[in-house]
Amino acid sequence: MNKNHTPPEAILKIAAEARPDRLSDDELVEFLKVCNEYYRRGEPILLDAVYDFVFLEELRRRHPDHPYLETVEPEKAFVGKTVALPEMMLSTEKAYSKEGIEKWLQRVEKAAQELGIDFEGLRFRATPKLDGFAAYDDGKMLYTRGDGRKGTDISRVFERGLVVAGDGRRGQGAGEIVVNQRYFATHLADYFENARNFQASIIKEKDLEEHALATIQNHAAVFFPFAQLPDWQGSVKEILEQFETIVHAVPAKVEYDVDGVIFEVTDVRIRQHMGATRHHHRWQIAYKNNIETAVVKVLRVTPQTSRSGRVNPVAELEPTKLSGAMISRATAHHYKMVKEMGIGEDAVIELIRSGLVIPKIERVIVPQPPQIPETCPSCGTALIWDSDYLYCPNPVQCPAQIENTIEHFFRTLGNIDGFGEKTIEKLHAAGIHSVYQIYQLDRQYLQQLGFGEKTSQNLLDQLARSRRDSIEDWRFLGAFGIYRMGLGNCERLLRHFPLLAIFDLTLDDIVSIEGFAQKTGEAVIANLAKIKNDFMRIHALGFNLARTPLRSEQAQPASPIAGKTIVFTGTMTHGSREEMTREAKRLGAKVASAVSGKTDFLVTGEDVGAAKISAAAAKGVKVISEVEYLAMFD
Ligand SMILES: NC(=O)c1ccc[n+]([C@@H]2O[C@H](COP(=O)([O-])OP(=O)(O)OC[C@H]3O[C@@H](n4cnc5c(N)ncnc54)[C@H](O)[C@@H]3O)[C@@H](O)[C@H]2O)c1
Ligand SMILES: [Zn+2]
Repeated sequence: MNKNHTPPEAILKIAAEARPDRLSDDELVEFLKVCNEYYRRGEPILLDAVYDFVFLEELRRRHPDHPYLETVEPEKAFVGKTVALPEMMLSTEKAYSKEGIEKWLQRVEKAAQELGIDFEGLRFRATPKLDGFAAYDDGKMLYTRGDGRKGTDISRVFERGLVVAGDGRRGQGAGEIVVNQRYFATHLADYFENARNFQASIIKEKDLEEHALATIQNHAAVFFPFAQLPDWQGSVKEILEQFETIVHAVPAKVEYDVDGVIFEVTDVRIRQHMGATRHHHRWQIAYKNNIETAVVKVLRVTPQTSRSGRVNPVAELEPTKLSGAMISRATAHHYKMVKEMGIGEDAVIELIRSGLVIPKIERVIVPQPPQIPETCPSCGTALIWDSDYLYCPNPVQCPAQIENTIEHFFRTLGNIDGFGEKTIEKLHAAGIHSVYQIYQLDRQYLQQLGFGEKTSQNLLDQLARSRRDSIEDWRFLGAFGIYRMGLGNCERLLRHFPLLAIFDLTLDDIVSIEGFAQKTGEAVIANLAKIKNDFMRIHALGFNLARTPLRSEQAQPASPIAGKTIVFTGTMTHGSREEMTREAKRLGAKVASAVSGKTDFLVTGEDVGAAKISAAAAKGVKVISEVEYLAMFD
């Protein structure tokens, strides 16, 4: 079986950044499609809540009528005759909170009012939301859900002996093919990566796998019609009062994988009145949990020195399944946490996966004595504490810090892949300890270091290409891994100042930009100074940098102060000084605390001395009153 399903780097990167606003429409839809494909294989890249409420929501916000939002996301296709479904099999609307369910109940209430039906007296049904393979049984044939209107005939699974759960009758409409959880864990986990792989294999046209056949014959895999599901029933009042109990108790009613609870109105008149969108029935909603947790045992905690010298505790765990993925490592926030919470060998912890793939340790259930390293695992230097963190104070010689810095550079450039961990380790062992030195390498030297002829040429080609291919200047800056200068901040900074000018900025210049506070500003200045020489040498190698357009150059008719530098002085009446500063920054201006030659406007409130005004005027600064300033926006 193909075990190598890792999604492409670019996809993982989009997932990790969780910034759908940075994607074009096409990129966004493509990303959603890829996520759906992995999800259907049983190897989700994202949590469902992130898929639904971060990425899908962005598409909904941009294009409420986008066709992707109106399609039932496809399952893997199977061979078979295409047939029209006797009734539509749609997706479901989702809610991730009680409030979401309350809003839906309000819509039901409105429908009840319109029909003159007593809302309080309505009955609701809550069933486990089976996480299997959706199908429809009309009594003669079994169909896949397909696009919700047409499906594929997969009646063969009944011929193979699949039974109908509950009363065993055929022809009960929609349901799911599911496999007993415990049976899967004990009999199938060695042969199938996940339940979805298994479901696919029993539906497959040819070559039925022997373990799959045995599962069908042991009735451990079944077709479960929704009509036969055990349920909870009650009124709106009971839903609201017993909400927590219902959403915990209902999934536990079955021994199959469940990914939520389905709430629906039972009254047929209301169902007909509410109807459906192209995507879901309005009389039904799925409640899903957006946090997934697991309780696991720690095998050991390993210290790892990062590029900044911070030594991070990485917990290696008994492999555990968490929202579809096998997890074998997790990060503790810092060593103080390891020490205080007792994250040692054999400790039992609670893991929370609340977004992306790598989970964090949130709670220790059974603590064990922790091991706190005294020396750097990479260079052996005695470690020092700085607030909650342990640091290796040896940036110049510590292999881990040097290698991780180099790796970060190439990983961030993102246009070359020959300089991974192994290559860099080898280069560093041979005395190469900076990105600059790497660009000085030649073929002969590489071969002396033990790289083969072909590998050497490939590495050199890649280095040449990294300079030739166009790359955004903010990404290039971000590659230096400057503390407090992630890609977002790099881009923001370069929207206001050209790349080479950033080394001469004052604190005032930096905090005048939206998103930079005093503390960040100080760190940025100190750290830019530290890397300046290294940066200039590498920059001089000649990269093909695409310049970030400056705010001041962009046509922004909506804001008369975009790109301008403003100083406020005196007491303002329109709002507090902070409020006006924030507002001006939002409108694209820089706000400085004192007048300089770069200032465009000095905005004067009440009680401003004449000397201050004439000094500004002498520098060529336009002095305007608060009223005149506000008039610019009319
Ligand atoms: N994590 C990811 O990357 C990712 C990617 C794609 C989709 N998804 C998830 O899948 C969702 C869309 O997929 P979908 O439309 O197949 O599934 P869904 O979650 O909308 O579920 C709809 C289906 O639930 C089934 N169902 C199960 N139990 C039921 C019950 N008791 N009563 C009624 N119906 C029941 C029905 O077959 C119905 O077709 C997304 O909203 C998202 O949450 C996640
Ligand atoms: Zn070290």
